[in-house]
Amino acid sequence: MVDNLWSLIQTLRHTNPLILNMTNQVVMNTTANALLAVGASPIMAHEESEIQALTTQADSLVINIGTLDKLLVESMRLALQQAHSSHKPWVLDPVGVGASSYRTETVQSLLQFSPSVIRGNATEIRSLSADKAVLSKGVDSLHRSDEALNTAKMVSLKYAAVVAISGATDYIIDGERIVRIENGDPMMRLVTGLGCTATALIGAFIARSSTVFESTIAAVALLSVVGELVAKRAEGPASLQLLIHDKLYNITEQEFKDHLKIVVG
Ligand SMILES: Nc1ncnc2c1ncn2[C@@H]1O[C@H](COP(=O)(O)OP(=O)(O)O)[C@@H](O)[C@H]1O
Ligand SMILES: Cc1ncsc1CCOP(=O)(O)O
Repeated sequence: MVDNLWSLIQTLRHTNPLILNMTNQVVMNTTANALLAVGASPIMAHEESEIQALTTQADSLVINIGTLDKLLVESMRLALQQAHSSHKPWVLDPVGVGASSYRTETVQSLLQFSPSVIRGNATEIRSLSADKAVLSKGVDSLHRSDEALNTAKMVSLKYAAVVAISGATDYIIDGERIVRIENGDPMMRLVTGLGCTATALIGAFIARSSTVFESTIAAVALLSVVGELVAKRAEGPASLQLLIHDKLYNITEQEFKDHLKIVVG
């Protein structure tokens, strides 16, 4: 498993897939830089009149509702109709779902286009369950990641999607299969958009890979190992952000394999 994950990281570095990001205004710059650092080619766009041309060119799509509005949602629908009919992989980040009924209704409508992967923090994943109201606090998590496991499994089976729950422990779920990653650093919570970065990296890893589950594990593992490695040297959240970008770019096989704490099953 660990060898395979490193090989996916290496492949991404050399294949330069084009990732179309329809994402929020907070993280556009940082996620574009993270994608470049791992070898992908990002484009951030949302205008309806160009979205079909860009979807045609892209190897995968990242759909993130962090700062949604009606025009953006219309463009997302157009792109996803096309991605769905041409079997293009795409990842959904339901940022802040549950915090407003508009977010919840939008996410439910986007889920109909069959995401390959859904990634969120525990509160966001719990909020995907239609049959229970979940206490929310904006874009932050109020729950431990293990508290979202039941919903994640249900959502994974219902939409035939891989689900990633982020937090102190990261989980990646594919129906009955489950992987746990115990890396990262608590300071990562103080950098806005690192969850969105995880989602964008998933978009890059699934772009040209036939194994969505392993690709999602590779993306989550890479970011959490990188965060853990550089947190020791960070003076605070701002330098942590910069150090993460550098380490995404130059992490070695030895560093990755020596630090990854992964449990399968
Ligand atoms: N308390 C923590 N301890 C260790 N790593 C963490 C912690 N919280 C978050 N992380 C790391 O930060 C990444 C982003 O997670 P998270 O902060 O939950 O996303 P979001 O921004 O969507 O809320 C995780 O995948 C994990 O690697
Ligand atoms: C603060 C904020 N507000 C709307 S989107 C956003 C960024 C959220 O990023 P993440 O979900 O990765 O913390």
